[in-house]
Amino acid sequence: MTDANRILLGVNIDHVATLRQARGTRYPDPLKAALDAEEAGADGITLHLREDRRHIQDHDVRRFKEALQTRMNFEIGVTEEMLAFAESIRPEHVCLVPENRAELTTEGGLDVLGQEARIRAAVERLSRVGCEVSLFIDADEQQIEASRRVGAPAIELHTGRYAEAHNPAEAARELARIRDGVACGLSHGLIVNAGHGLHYHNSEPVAAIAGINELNIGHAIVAHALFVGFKTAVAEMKALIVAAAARG
Ligand SMILES: CC(=O)[C@@H](O)[C@H](O)COP(=O)(O)O
Ligand SMILES: NCC(=O)COP(=O)(O)O
Repeated sequence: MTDANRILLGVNIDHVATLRQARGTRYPDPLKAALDAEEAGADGITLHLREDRRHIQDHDVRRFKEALQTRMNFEIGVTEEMLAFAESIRPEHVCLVPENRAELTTEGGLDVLGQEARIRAAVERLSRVGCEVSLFIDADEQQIEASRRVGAPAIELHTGRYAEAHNPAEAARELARIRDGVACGLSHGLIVNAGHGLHYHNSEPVAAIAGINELNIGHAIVAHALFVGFKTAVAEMKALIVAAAARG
């Protein structure tokens, strides 16, 4: 297999914490899920500390930093509180995401183009403490170019519109947009990841896009794990995307 068809899986464990927070218990432990995910082949662990702390909590992030065997991809909004917290943790990767307290889930990509100075300052701060910064953006040429201009080494393309497509034609259009976004990102020398809403039935076409580095997948894996266990759920997803990438 060449590098062009190698793909990594980042497992997002936020929704293990959602179940815990629903009752204010100490279980299920998202760290246990993360360690199981790593054993089952996850290449990294993603967690999103939302401003409203609806799932992941500050103490989770500290424990993850101590215990993870792979690497942490820490998702945060671009606020002073979050940037200062990330600087204190120094995760291997920080992904800057848009955040709206009222949203059910992350609705779109970060508007890098509309706030270049602010994002550039955030990228500089986090890079200074050794984090590799990615920007969670829509597969839009202008946003990709702005991401390069602000100095981010990586982008993560939001796959939500593809995942939520209402019919095959819409899915094909959204997939083409992601494919073009990957090509555009690579042409600018960026590392290109993707994620959001990916599932066992829709991840393969994204994994098959040449040059894509990593898929971050959470909700679907946590949901499937309820029935098959966490390690099996992760191993199944990993096998699916690795095979799709190898087929190309
Ligand atoms: C940025 C992203 O896509 C994930 O972190 C996702 O947001 C996690 O799930 P929720 O949006 O449900 O918090
Ligand atoms: N950045 C996307 C992510 O981490 C996982 O999103 P989802 O699979 O929970 O929708």
